[in-house]
Amino acid sequence: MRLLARFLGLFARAAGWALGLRAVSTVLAGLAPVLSAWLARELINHLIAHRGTAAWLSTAALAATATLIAILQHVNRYADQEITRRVALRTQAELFTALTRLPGLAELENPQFQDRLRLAQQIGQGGPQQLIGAAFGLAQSAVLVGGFLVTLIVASPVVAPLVLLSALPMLWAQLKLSRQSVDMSLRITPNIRRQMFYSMLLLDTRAAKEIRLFGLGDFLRGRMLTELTQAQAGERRIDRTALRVNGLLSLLTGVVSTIALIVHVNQIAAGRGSVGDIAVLIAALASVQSGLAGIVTEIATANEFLLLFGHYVHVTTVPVDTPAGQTEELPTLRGAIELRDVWFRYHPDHDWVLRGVNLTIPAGESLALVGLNGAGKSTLVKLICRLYEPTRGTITWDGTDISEVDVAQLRKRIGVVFQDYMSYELSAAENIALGDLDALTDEPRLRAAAAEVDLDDTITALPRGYQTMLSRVFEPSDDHVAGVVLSGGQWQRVAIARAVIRSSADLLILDEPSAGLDAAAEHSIHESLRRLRQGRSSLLISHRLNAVRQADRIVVLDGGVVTEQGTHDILMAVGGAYAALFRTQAGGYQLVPDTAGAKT
Ligand SMILES: Nc1ncnc2c1ncn2[C@@H]1O[C@H](COP(=O)(O)OP(=O)(O)OP(=O)(O)O)[C@@H](O)[C@H]1O
Repeated sequence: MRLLARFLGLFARAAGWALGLRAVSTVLAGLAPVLSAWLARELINHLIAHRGTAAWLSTAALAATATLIAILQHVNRYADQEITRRVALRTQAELFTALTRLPGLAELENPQFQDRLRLAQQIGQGGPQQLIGAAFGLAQSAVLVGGFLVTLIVASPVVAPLVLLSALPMLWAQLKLSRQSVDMSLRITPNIRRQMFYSMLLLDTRAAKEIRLFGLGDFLRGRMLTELTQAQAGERRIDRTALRVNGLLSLLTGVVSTIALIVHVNQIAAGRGSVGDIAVLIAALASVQSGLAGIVTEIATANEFLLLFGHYVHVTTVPVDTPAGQTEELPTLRGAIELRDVWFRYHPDHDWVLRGVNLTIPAGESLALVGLNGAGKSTLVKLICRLYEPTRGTITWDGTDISEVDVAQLRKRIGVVFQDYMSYELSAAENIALGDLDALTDEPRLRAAAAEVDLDDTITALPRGYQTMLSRVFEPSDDHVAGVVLSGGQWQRVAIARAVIRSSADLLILDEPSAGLDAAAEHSIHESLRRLRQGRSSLLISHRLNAVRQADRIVVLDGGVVTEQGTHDILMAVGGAYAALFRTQAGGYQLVPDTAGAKT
């Protein structure tokens, strides 16, 4: 009942006057057939009694009622569409508010949460239409049944209760079917999500190259259709059960109707009741039975929808995966960021990634983090940004545990280029300004950020400069100038400009910022980064040790712990893992004599 109240509240807030309109027209639509039946009775009786004027009047009233019924259908359809639109808008707004309120990644990476999310989205998609149909169909059926039930009781006090009782097994069966249907929806959701994944992959322009080159089209299409077939098999099972159950219930209704008709016909044959009464009685019986069947079906549909709404409530009220912390502004970093005995694993079933990391990032120092693939470097960055919480240990910002700091305040202080940075199908200006939305219309700031990474000339030369769309799939709404796709290295610079424009940031984190750059570009980017990092707290992750050597301090992460740290010279003198890595890399660049003795 609490769920129902919450649900009705959502509908009332979202749809307002459209619901009122639908309610009025539903009551009228429910009453109109009752009125028609009585008018038909009057007409037949007037005709038999040869009362001409009265018969004409009844005919006119019947015609007016039929017209009203026709108009009401259109009014109902319009009101339904309006309610659907409004509820869809509201539910999408609530769902995505809840999703953007989730500060961490843990819940988003949870498959069960994703399954529930998909079901919750149905509330805003086909759901409202179904439910409005069910709710108003229920009201209409109730009015219809109410109107004819009196007639039926007057006509046959024995048959009326029989007809009513026959609705009970229907109700039980339909409620059971609706629960089975929702359970099945949850079971096939992983198939549907995978089917959506394959279909989106086949549409994705970034995936298109590999799909074509490796000839993956048929393979992925086959997988997509397999998932769809499996999902449909689940739906088919439920539909077949429904077919069997509903068939049996119709048989029961038929038996009750036959008994009722025999009783009525016998009564009329025995001279009890007029000929006009036969029409009313047959109409009453048919209407009460179909009305009751309607009520039962609508209750079951509403029940199914409410069960789905449970998933919606779960998603919109899921507790945040990162504690809220205090909301006061986080002061500029003056001392250091410190990691103390930080342990982390992504899931209790997984192995530890970090096994007691101790690390200090002093304010104003440029720090470089190196380690083999999978050592946990990016994971450490994600913990500093509070995208995950350490399983054990603490991270402090000038002595304050960051888990006690408001996430948004903490992130204001960080500019970051993730290893898997985003390329947004938006304009060049927007792509940079996403780092600080205040700069969205501030072209000088955008240009300054782009200039820091030698990108200003490139963007200025684009067909519409900073307003050029960085996408071939979308184009700006105001003109039809084709968008542009940047090269990998240019996109990387855009990502760095996005981090750089964040003027509130004290800490600049760069996770493999030059991986996609050519040698000249890498050199120039690292020159820019060196400028940018001077006097600024920064954390650079890179496998290019030549870029790392200028850092104030180099930290080596291995086996989930910090194994070495110091300047390049100190680490080279120590001759540990860093020195070995550096020599291996440097060896690859040595000039070696070729067989003819010439230098190559
Ligand atoms: N979201 C995640 N869920 C589960 N495991 C993850 C996730 N992200 C990373 N891992 C695992 O954590 C370990 C460390 O990954 P991480 O990306 O931090 O390494 P890295 O040092 O940055 O590696 P690379 O140099 O290759 O970028 C890896 O074994 C990886 O499989």
